[in-house]
Order: sequence, then C-alpha cells, then structure tokens
Amino acid sequence: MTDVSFFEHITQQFDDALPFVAYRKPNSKQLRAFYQEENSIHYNKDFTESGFVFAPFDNTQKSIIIPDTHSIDCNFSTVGVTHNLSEVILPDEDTLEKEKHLELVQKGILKINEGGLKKVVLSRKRTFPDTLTNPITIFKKLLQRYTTAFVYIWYHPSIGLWLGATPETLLEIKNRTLYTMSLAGTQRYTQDDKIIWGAKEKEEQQLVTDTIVTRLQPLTKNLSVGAVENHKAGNLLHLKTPISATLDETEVSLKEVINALHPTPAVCGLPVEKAKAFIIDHENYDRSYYTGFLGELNLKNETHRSTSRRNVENLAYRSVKKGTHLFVNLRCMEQTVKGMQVYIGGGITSASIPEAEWEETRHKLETMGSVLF
Ligand SMILES: C=C(O[C@@H]1C=C(C(=O)O)C=C[C@H]1O)C(=O)O
Repeated sequence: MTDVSFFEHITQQFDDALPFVAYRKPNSKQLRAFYQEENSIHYNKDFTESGFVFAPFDNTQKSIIIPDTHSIDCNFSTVGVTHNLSEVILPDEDTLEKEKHLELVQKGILKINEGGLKKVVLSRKRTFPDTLTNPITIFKKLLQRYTTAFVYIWYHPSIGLWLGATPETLLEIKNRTLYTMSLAGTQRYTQDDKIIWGAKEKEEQQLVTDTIVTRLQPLTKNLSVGAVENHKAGNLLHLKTPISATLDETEVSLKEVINALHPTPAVCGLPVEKAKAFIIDHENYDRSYYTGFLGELNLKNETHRSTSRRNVENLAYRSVKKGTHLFVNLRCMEQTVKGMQVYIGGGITSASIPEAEWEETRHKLETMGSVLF
C-alpha cells in the first residue's frame, strides 16, 4: 500500500469514529495500522490475545486490545511531507501551574526524607487549547521529527485519542530472548557540550536498573546487563542500560513478565506500591494511559517456522512463538474537548531540586509541544 492510501485509510477510520492504531517502531520506515470495522471495546484478559495492547498506568485497570484481524502497512518516507519543523516557542505557562508542581515535588522530597520511599516519579499535564486540530497531521509531524522513537496514534471512539513518541521499551520478546531497558535521568541535549551526568541522575538510573534485574532474575535465565549509554530523545538525553535474558514462555507466562516489569521505577518509583500510593494521593489527576504501556502483543505474523531439521526442539518451540514488542507510554498527549493535553513527569529522589525538576518537565513539554503548532 502507498503511504498516501495508508493515511487516507486511517483518516477515514477516524472520520467514521471507528477504532484504530497506527505506529512506527524506532529507526524503522515501516508504518503499520490495526483497525476495527465495529466500535466494540476488546478488553485484555491475560495477555494471551493477539493484537495491539493499550494499557493504563494503574495495573488494576483493564487494558484494551485492537485485534490483529484487520491490518495495513506501508513504507513511510518524509519525501513530500512539507510540515514546518522549526523550533517552536511555547506559550508561557500559568504561574499557578508552576507553584502547584513545585509544591508536589517538595512533598515528594519530604516523604523520601522521612524514610520508606526512595524514589517517586511525579507528573503533570498541560493543556494547549489552540493547536493544530487534525491529529493525523500531528502524527505525521511526530513521525518526521522523532525517527528513533516509537511513534503512534491510537483512537477508540469510547475512550479517546492518544498520540506519542516514546523513547522507552518496556519489553521485547524475540524467539527466546527478552529485551528491556532501564531509562532514567534527563538533561537537555546541546550539540557542542561534553556530556556530564550528575550524581542524582546516575543514582536514579542505577535504582531502575537494579530493580528490573531483581524482578527479572526469578523469571529468566542468563540475565545480562549492558553498559550505561546516552540515549537521545528529541532535544533530551537520558541514561540507558540495555538488559536481556532468556525466557521460556512455556514455563513463565507473558502476564507474569509484564506484571514484574510494569510499572518500572522509571515511571512510578521505589518501592513501587508506596510510590504508586503517593502518586495517586498527591498528583491530583488521573494519569490514565500516560506511563502505561502499548504495542504489539503476540503478533502471529512475526513467527518464522524454522526449516532446519537439525534441532527438533527448537522447531517445535518456534512454531508456537509469537512476537511481542511493548513500549512505555511517555512523551504522549490526549485529545480532549479543552485541547491537546500533554503529559510530562520526572523522577524525584532526596537529591532533587524542585526548580530543576520543573525545568525538566518544561524541556519534556517542548519535545511534544513543538509538533502542535
Ligand atoms: C516520566 C517521564 O520520563 C521518565 C523519567 C525520566 C527522568 O526522571 O529523568 C526519564 C525518562 C523516563 O523514564 C516522562 O517523560 O514523562
């Protein structure tokens, strides 16, 4: 299919108020969409379903599946896309918003200093009332600007419309190998500076790595932790550690692995239940799908049955294997009647400085806000 027909197809779905998701994986040119011909909500039961899953932050709430029954794909090239991608200066922020966020961060630091809580990720949302009104155009701009991110547009008439360009993989399972990452710590990317990370960022990211390792250890074998590297996401840099392991899905279910990983301390905090309770009590808004996860779940068409006759066991395994590739829903926005709502947050530790945390959310906002005008 040509990219023109692809975009026409998803535009038609949206105009007809029918569910769809369209996405492109990091560093890929392939665009893919799953869509429904009716508007029912398919809830996930136990992560054995096939399709595209959209899960909220609160893991006690249900996730939604767009089944893999109807799909289209195309190669996307930016040739012929004429969107202006110059730097955008966002409208000034309400001073009340700033005060509210500083207060929230101060409360978080206080709670950490009291003991019992090591890290908590605190967030806010900003509504842009006067933005581009066509979400498909925003999607195209995200594709054009964030080539190394997982870029998506997700729509269900009974739930809403979400868009995002996330740098964070929750989990990928290919054959018997599981890949994930610990992503935390943020600084602005400036081309000419030598990259130096502060102790707060290094410690915060190490906490995430250690937790992921502890949670995956009992479920996997051959766990391997790579070296810490810089990860560029738009105008930001993060610290990232790649983690991989061997997973036997005949012994450990996908549901167990997802429950072990989500929510990671990169988006919630540590210890997870205490951090989650603090977030729910103090953030004063519903995160909904922000810091949830989304992506391909048990996609059958990624299965390649081995033709090798040498390893019968491997052959049998491969024949039932399906592909799963999930991302954390960060750098995302939701279309509402009030305008586009962009969600942003950052990890708070005892070493956090409230003003710097506010600035971090401003920088993250610029990443998303730049495609809205
Ligand atoms: C919570 C967000 O990002 C997370 C928090 C980070 C941090 O605290 O430095 C960095 C990357 C993400 O793990 C967000 O972008 O909203």
